[in-house]
Amino acid sequence: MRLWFGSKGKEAESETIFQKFGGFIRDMGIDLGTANTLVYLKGQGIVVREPSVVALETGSQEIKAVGEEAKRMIGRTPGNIVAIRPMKDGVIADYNTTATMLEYFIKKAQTQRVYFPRRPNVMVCVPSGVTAVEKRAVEEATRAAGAKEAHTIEEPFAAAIGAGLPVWEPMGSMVVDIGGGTTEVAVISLGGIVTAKSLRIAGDEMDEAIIQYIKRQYNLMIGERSAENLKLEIGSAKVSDDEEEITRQLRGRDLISGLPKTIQVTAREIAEALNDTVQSIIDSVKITLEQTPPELAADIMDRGIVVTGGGALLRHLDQRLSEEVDMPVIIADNALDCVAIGTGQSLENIHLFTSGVGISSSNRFGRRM
Ligand SMILES: Nc1ncnc2c1ncn2[C@@H]1O[C@H](COP(=O)(O)OP(=O)(O)OP(=O)(O)O)[C@@H](O)[C@H]1O
Repeated sequence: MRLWFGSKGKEAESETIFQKFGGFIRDMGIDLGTANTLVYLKGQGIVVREPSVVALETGSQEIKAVGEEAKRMIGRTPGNIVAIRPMKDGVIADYNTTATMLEYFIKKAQTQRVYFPRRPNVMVCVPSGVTAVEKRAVEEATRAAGAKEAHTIEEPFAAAIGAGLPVWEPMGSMVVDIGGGTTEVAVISLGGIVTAKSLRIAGDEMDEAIIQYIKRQYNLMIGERSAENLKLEIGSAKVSDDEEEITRQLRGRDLISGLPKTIQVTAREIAEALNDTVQSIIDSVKITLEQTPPELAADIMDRGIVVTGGGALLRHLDQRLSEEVDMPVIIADNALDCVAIGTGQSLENIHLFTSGVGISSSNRFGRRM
């Protein structure tokens, strides 16, 4: 925003003052993810990055902790406190807790600026396969959390913007965003989604597959956090004998004796555990490619498939996907941040969006805009 004082010098001076105080900028982009929530502020980038977890007291429903602190409590809480993840499969599973969590993250982001409007305009991403009701719930929760205007953008479109793909050009770009709850596959051209597939299979499903594998093979019960850590440390998208060498110790509860027990697992075993989930993701890419018009498919063959989201960081995922679809595959820089960056930047360029490209908005009275 510019203030005009009648001379160019004054205008420049006022701009500097505004820049110093962060400017009258009321735009905020939020990647409200199943696993993590990221907040992007115009001109500042990502200012909040925390797990989408809330710790509640069971009786009073009083919030005890949000984000990082609450995640540390998962599986370790006393009987009267539960750590919950209010988002499931990319959509709101618990409305009130989501609104409270959003309010906490919005307030936290606001403290990053000297001046920030009390009621910002917020753009939040939603999976491409959500229903109108699920989308409205996100907009309402965002306004309940303090937003003046709430807009939603489809996640793969935001991921493509954040990964720097030429979304406005008459050229096919394919993005695969593998998050915690959903995998979004989309082909984008001329500012619109041409074909898309939203799969409720992603990182959480991989963790669950590891838990089930360890239970089956070793009669050992492990928690969600141990499974996720194992995936992050030695998980792989390719089952290969070379992975026999990589091992990790794992602690859990023996299902027969009921006592704590430590075992050793190899990366090959974890790759086997993840195999079906990885295959489902690859199959959804293949189906989307089959539905893509030939001209756009040719562009994708030339330029490759771009993968974003935390799941993109699974070892050898690019290699396996590339071998199966016979095309180049590129893991985006800052894969975990692409959706948040694209969500924030789309609010800056909202004038470029025409209706029907996956943006929907409502104001503080809940009226559609
Ligand atoms: N190095 C890694 N290897 C494998 N998986 C990873 C890695 N780093 C993060 N992940 C996984 O990525 C997922 C989180 O990714 P991300 O933050 O993109 O999801 P989200 O936006 O919260 O979820 P969604 O988009 O489904 O709502 C988690 O399941 C996490 O375990």
